[in-house]
Amino acid sequence: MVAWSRKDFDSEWKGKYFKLLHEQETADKQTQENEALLCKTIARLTLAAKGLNHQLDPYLMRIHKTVKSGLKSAQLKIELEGLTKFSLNIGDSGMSAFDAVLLFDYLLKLYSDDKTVKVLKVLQQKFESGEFKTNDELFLALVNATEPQSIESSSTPSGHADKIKTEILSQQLLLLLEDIEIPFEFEESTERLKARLQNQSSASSFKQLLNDYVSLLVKIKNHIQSEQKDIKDFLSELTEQLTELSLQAIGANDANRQTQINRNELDRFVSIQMQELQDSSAKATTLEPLKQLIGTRIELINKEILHHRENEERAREKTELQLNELTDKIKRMESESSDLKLKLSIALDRALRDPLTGLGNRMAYDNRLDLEITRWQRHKSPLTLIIWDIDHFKKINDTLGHKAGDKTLKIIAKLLSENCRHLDFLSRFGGEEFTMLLPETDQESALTLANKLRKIIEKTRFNSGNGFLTITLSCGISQFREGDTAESIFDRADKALYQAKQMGRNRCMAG
Ligand SMILES: Nc1nc2c(ncn2[C@@H]2O[C@H](COP(=O)(O)OP(=O)(O)OP(=O)(O)O)[C@@H](O)[C@H]2O)c(=O)[nH]1
Repeated sequence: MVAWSRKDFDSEWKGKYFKLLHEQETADKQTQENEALLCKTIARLTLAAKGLNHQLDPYLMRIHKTVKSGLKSAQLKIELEGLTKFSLNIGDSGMSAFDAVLLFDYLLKLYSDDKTVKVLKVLQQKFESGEFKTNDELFLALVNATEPQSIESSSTPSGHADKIKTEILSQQLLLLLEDIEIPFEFEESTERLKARLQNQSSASSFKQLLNDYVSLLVKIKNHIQSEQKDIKDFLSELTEQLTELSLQAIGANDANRQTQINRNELDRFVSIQMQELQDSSAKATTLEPLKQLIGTRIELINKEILHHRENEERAREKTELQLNELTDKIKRMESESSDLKLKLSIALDRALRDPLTGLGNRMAYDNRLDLEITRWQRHKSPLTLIIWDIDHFKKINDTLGHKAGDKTLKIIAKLLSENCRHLDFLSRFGGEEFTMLLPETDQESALTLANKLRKIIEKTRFNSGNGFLTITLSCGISQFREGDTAESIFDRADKALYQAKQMGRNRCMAG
């Protein structure tokens, strides 16, 4: 047994105490380091989030200030509570404050005149202080600030909003219809709907119009889906038939192989019998038993040949049947595939054609351009692009209506295509813009042709219903140069077109 002295006990206790003290100091240091790191991180986060939302910024800056000079828990708690409360309010206000900041930023960029900027800033402050109870109120105020005339022209306050909304919606719906490739079967109903969209006036009839619009879109979608299903079904049937055909062809091959085997067996049987006959004849001394032997052998051979013929006949019949079936199937498939080819070529034609003017569309232009560029690279004969744009076309739509605008587009497309060569490729690039690719034509000749076409259009008398109207075109022209791509030539011609517009329209510029 070891006896402990008082001294031993004291030094043991002291050792434990110092150890604990050291541990405590290390833990405190660690906490301070963690705290500093936490403050730094919060400070950085507040800086990073600054600017996302003007309303949040004051809260973020106060939090930043609180944590910058060390963690003051009580103060931080107050600031965080404020921030949480504000965030919850954002959720309640319909539009997020972040969205509203974007909306105001966008509008301030769009409307740069002093008066509108001033009004928009006042509205922004009102929004930030929560003065707008609903999004509708906010939107109405914004429309009032940016498009005051449209509000003034209506009679009652609620009528204002409805009229603006239906007008804006109608325009959007019309634009949407223009972007959709309408199947042939729906062209007429789409035209009727377009006319209704242009002429609709009251919000109540607009509801019905919207229903009809949606149901037309649904019908078009179902039609496209059912066309796709038809093709899918046909392809899967085709695959099945091809599998069956290949199985039958394997069967016919097997039957051929079996016939060959049977023939070989017969050959072998006959040659064995003949060999045996030869051997027996050589050994034979008397005629009678030899005669009998020959008789039996010949009978055997006959039987075998008969059996073989029967087998062959059966195999032939089977193969013939299979071949007939194969021929029928191939005939059926041929007619189905020519149906499909026709359907595909109609679909391809439709995909490349602009339904309004009947000209090639943008995709057709892209395809033809690729072809012409390849030809131009090979033969080096000149190739020129013209981009046509109808002047002030928006005015025609606005004053005479969309339908008259469409009619104008058709007439201009017809006049342009009738007055250029078959070799030239005219397409409707989009909206009121046409492109013309002129193979074997240099810039100078293209300019002469363009001016001729421009004058034809200028001299044409367009019937507006209330008299006659003069419509003019502007165009940009550019000839392909070494190193040109589809984009670079388009850019050059487009810049020339822009110049033509800047210089007063109704002119052709080469670039
Ligand atoms: N009717 C009708 N209008 C269309 C069609 N495609 C585009 N538009 C309209 O064409 C108009 C083009 O207007 P803008 O691009 O402002 O040009 P613009 O009025 O011709 O004026 P400039 O080109 O500067 O002379 C827009 O109002 C479009 O809505 C269409 O298929 N039919």
